[in-house]
Amino acid sequence: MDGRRASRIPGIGAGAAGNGTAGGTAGVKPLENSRVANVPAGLDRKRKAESSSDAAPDAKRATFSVGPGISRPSRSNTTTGAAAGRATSLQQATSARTAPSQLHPVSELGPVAEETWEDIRERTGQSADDVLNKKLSFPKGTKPERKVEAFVPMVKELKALGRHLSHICERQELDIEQWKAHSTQVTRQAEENERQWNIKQEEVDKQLKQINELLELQVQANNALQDRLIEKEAACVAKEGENVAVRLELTRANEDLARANKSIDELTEKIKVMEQSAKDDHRYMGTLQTYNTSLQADLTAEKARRDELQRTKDDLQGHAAELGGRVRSLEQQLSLERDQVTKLREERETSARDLAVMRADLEDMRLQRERAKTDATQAKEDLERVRAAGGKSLETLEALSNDKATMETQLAMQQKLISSMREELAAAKEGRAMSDALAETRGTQITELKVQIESLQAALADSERRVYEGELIRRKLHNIIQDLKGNIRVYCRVRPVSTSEASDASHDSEMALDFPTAGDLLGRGLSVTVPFGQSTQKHNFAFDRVFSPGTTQENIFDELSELVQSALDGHKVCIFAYGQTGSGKTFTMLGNREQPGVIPRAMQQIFQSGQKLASQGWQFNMQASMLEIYNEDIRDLLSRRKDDNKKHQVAHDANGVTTVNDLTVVDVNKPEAVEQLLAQAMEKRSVGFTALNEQSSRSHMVFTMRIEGHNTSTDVKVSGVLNLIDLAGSERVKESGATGQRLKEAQAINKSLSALGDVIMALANKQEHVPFRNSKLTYLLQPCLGGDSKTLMFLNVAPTREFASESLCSLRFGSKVNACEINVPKKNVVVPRA
Ligand SMILES: Nc1ncnc2c1ncn2[C@@H]1O[C@H](COP(=O)(O)OP(=O)(O)OP(=O)(O)O)[C@@H](O)[C@H]1O
Repeated sequence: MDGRRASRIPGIGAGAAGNGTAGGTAGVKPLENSRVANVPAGLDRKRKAESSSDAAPDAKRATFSVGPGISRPSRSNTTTGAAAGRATSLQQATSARTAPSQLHPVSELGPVAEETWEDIRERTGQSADDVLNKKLSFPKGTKPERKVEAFVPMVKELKALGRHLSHICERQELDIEQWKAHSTQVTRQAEENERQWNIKQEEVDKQLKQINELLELQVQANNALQDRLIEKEAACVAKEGENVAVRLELTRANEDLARANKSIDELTEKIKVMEQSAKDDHRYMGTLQTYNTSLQADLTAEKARRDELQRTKDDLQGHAAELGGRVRSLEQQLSLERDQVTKLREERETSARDLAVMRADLEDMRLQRERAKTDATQAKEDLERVRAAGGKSLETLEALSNDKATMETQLAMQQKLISSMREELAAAKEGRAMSDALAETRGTQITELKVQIESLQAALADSERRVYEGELIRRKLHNIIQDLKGNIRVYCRVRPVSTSEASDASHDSEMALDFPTAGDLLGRGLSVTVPFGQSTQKHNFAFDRVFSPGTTQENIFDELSELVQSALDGHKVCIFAYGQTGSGKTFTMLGNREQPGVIPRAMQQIFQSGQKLASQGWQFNMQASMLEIYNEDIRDLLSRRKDDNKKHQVAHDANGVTTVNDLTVVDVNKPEAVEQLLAQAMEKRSVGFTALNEQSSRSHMVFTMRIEGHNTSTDVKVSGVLNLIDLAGSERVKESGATGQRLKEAQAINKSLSALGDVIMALANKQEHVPFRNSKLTYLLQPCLGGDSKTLMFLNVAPTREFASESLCSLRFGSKVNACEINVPKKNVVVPRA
């Protein structure tokens, strides 16, 4: 720091360092002469002499400024008092030692120019020491004048040396003075410089402090900036990440947008089409409204057509049966022909094999004949040779003749055999040609028959397809009419007479129900005959469908599969079974393992359709719950807890969505899972023996399946509900002979069913107040009866006279229900906004 500070002050460092560099001009001169200047002070004589000889060049320099020997006197005149004093004392000392010189008057030397020390030294070659130490010795008796004379040059030399030394002293003193003055000046200057330097130092210190403070602040600011920079960098990295994510998002969004745009275009197209179709529908609705009657007529015509088609179907089925018979007989014939062809083929193959054998035999014979011929020729030649030789014996000749004869006989036999074989071969060939021709004819016949069968099968399939299409059209029209009417659909199902009814004499197993066999009411009407006093009375009814006792579970489900399907399309669907105890409600809704009912079949259909719709981008989420209303209490049938005494309450929201609190809801994804749930629920359901049914349901059971569908490609969402309800049977307490718990159950059942009746009456009569809250059952069914759901009631009826009056009640109730108008069913679909 000092060094730094020193270096900043001009001239100071240079002087202190004694380098004699620029800025130190004032200090250079005295330093150059310092050795000379210091020498005279305090030195003894000997030293003085040494220094004078050493200082000779310096002395020369000193005299250079003065001028050799000329100005000496004047210089002595200007000598300061001190110098003069010292010169005087030297002179005195010299004169004391050289007292004899005083014998010569000064005047003797005065006017003569005195020789300088340099001249003497040059002339004599003596050094100052030589001069100072010179001793004169005189022989005894030397005259004083001689001695004085001898002393004179010595005195001159000493004087010259004294002057020289005085000059040097003077000069050095002068230099010292100058040096001192200069030193003072330099000191002053240095002090001034130091003062200024101190001031500057202070200023610099101040500035330095400020700078330090500023620096400190700057460092802090820098640190803060550094921190912020790190933060910013981190933020930048994060932003970069976000940017990438956002870019990705953007790309995805762009893709989505493109897709959405495409979908929008498609939707716009669809909307246009839908608008057009809505317009058409509107027109169609108008037309439908206007031509409702004509539709009815159409329906009648359709029914007639259906009947016609049914007849055609029957005919076709008959024809098909006939054709089947023909086909079977043709097939039998065909198989016979085939057998024959096979036999012929076998025969042909056998004869071919025989032919080959015969050919081989023939070849053998030919070879034998050739050999025989060769032998005969040989024999002939031998004979000729013998004859030629003339000397052969007659015996040999004879033997040879015999051989020839034998051979000729053999040849003849073989030729005979060959010709017979040839005949056989020709016959076999003929037979093969005939069998080939026959096989060809049969093949042509078979092909013709096949073509006939195929055309007959195609005709049959076409007829079946037409019958099926006609059926579909009929169902669709029926559904449209139902939706337009907004009525609760009623399907009446009559169960068969049970074996116990038929066999047990205590039962009146006579049929009390009739079904029309033709006309408008075919499949829709039925009549019940009830005792009326001494006679009977017949009551006719018509419903949306009437199923006679022979109708299978499959037929039943076929009729309502479209309704089930609409739950997948986003509708609320409610199907419930109503009827007297033992009339077949549980059988219809649940069925058994061999004959599954509506609930298992509906589940099967929903899952199958869900799977089919998956290929169009649909994903379904299904949840099931099951409850029973027993003695006006709701019980959770899927709860795993044995003693589940929770109080469950029904609630409906503004959208008509019904919820029951604390109810177990299970995600289901396959029909087997539902089957398991049903089995579990059935174990829990309140069932008991009654006089009218061994396994009588003592509660109303409600199976609910919520279906949430999402089309991932169009983002359309649907939300459907399927309620499948098996009501407890209405019964006449008196007749059922119920007591105790059974009586209590029966009363609760009848009370809730009568509340259902009241609600139906109020709806049918379009009353302002509908008493839904009068029972748990009616409150639970409120959205199905008074809302916008598609509702179907199975009216289960027992067939025999024994239950005729009960059946009449049920049928009357069914008619009332059929007359009830509910809101037009609404689809719960959420279509993404354009
Ligand atoms: N269509 C049918 N075909 C054959 N059997 C039937 C049919 N309908 C009902 N059954 C039989 O009749 C009996 C009574 O039927 P089910 O238990 O279904 O009557 P329910 O109306 O449910 O009676 P409850 O109200 O007492 O529960 C059962 O044994 C059942 O198998």
